Amino acid sequence: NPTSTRRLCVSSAPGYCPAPYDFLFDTAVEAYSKGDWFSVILNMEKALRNEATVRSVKARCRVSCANQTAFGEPLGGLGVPIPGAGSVEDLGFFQKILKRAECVKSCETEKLGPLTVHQVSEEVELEFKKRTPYNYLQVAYFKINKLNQAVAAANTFFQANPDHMEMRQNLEYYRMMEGVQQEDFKDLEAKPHMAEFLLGKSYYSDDSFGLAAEHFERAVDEYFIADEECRALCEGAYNYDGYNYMEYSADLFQTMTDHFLQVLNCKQHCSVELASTAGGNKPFEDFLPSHFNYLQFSYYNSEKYEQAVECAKTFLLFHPDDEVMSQNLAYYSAVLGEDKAESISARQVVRQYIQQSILEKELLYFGYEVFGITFVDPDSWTPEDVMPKKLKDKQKADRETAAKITEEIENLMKEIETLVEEKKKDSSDMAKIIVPQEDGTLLYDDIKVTMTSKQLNGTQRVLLDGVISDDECRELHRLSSAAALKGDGYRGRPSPHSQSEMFQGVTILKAVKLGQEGKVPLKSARLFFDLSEKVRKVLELYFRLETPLYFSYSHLVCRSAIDEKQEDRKDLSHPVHADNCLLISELNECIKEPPAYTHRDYSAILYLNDDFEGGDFIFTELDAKTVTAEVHPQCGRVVGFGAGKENPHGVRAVTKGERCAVALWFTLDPAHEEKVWIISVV
Ligand SMILES: O=C(O)CCC(=O)C(=O)O
Ligand SMILES: [Fe+3]
Repeated sequence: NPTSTRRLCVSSAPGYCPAPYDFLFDTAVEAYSKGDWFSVILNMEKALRNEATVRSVKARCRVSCANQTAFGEPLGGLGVPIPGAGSVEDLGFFQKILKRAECVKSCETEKLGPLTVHQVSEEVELEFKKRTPYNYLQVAYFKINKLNQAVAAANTFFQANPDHMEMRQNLEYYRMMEGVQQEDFKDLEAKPHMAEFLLGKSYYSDDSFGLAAEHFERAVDEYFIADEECRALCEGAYNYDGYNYMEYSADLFQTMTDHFLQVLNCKQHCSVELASTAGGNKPFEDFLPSHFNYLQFSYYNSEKYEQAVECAKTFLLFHPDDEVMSQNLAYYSAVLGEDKAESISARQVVRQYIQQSILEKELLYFGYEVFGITFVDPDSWTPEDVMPKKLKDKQKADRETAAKITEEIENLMKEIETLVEEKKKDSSDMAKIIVPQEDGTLLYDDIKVTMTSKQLNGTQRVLLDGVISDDECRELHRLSSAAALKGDGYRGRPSPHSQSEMFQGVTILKAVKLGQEGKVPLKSARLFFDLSEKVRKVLELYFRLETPLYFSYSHLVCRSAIDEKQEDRKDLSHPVHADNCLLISELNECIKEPPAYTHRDYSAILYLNDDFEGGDFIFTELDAKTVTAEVHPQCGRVVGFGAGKENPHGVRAVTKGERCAVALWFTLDPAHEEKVWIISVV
């Protein structure tokens, strides 16, 4: 009797307002540890009852308050805006908010007593969700020989915990016991709408269409009741999850928006919540609409054509383009008579439900677009145009980019694998390849040997031209800038070699990684690899190596002159050095020991441009002073040389512009190979 409850609750007489269920739960757990089974049952059953009461009171209060203080037209609402009237109308709006708050508050306190008492911890809430109380109850009932109740409790617990092995065994054990009947295996927490739906389905599959229709109808009624409760319970406290709420500072409207959209999101989620069964299985798809699909067919089979028409039309509210249903409807209408069928309309509750849900979705999408508050539509029936085009395009583009990147990575991986394979094969064929002589004859189709060792006044040296095209030079140059920009957020760092220059570089690995992250074109990363591979092969051929060359390290490097620091420059862009030993020019010595990269056997520098001043590459004697040859960089040019003491070299100051080159080092020792193809794990 609500009146007496109300009177007693307001007077806060203990024992009438429901006791907090977390307290009862704890009491029951304690009694359990003492083996006080009666107290377990008493307190746990009360806890379950009170939890349900709190939940339903809250939901009912919110629903009835919504009915009493619906927002609708603003108080004293005027059609024509009058200057200054805005604030008055605003007040009308907020007046309604305050009224609603008052209603909810008093309604809940009247029925539940002081509300803070019912604020339970998340853990306890979770225990109730997991149906833990029934685990305790099952034991307690069993101990006092109340078998039927024990079975029901066990079964109720098991529905939500289908992986619980002990409970499965208990149930099997109960099944064999005398005095236990099939009807005892109840689900005491079964949601009526779901129970009816499942019953309907089982009759349906038994071809008992009359009974099926009855239960599906009840399921629909219960669905809307459950939906109302679910939605009302969404209007709870703001969930700061992820936020430190002390740092949350939003203005009035942003706060309202944040909270309101969170509530709406929760309300939209009710369609998933209600489509879920206790055991954590996947929720039923297209749950509410499917009721009407089952119904129309059940009615048809019961020869109830009017209802069949009604339900088919109702289903079509969700899926207007469903061909099968349209055909069904046409058929039922023909049987019933077109005129009669015409006069039957789809169910009003469903029409309203759809209308409201679409409005909610529109608001949520607005919030998504404008405030970035994510909304993922849980329904499959939503009409195409509800999602704003901009958002749709963006999502489509995102999906496409993601797919493209995945595809490119896959291709890249495949090709790298083939390359590695080919490389292995090639290397074994090496000895058989007839190599053009050191006389300037063509090597590859477009590659020309411009200078031989002799012309370069040394040994193990070569200058090649036409190794890569102008387009390829430009693409690699772009890759370097993009990588420097995207990789570290700044375009260059002071050169390690000269105060008057900036330096920016990227390795193949880094390029591929940036490619995978979508920060540079994967195609360019790919080109970097391909061209490096080409240079490797050419060197192998040119120097007539008996065993394969392996990548040791490769680096795309741009050096640029700092304009203000060019006066009186005497330093080099890259001091004279050898690549695999420590050059001690005073002693005319080169010591092959770490920290030198002693495993490097050959070096090649692939140049990308010539629109800069200075920057010539020089070979010197071991004294690091006597220049024996010089090379002016240009796109497609490669200087290749043995990495040891026979080839000290350096780079003259870059005094204007930016000089880009790919520096490549090779080893004959497979153990020191740079693992470019393990990119999948970087
Ligand atoms: O960029 C060049 O021309 C040469 C660079 C070089 O020798 C090196 O990085 O070891
Ligand atoms: Fe070098």
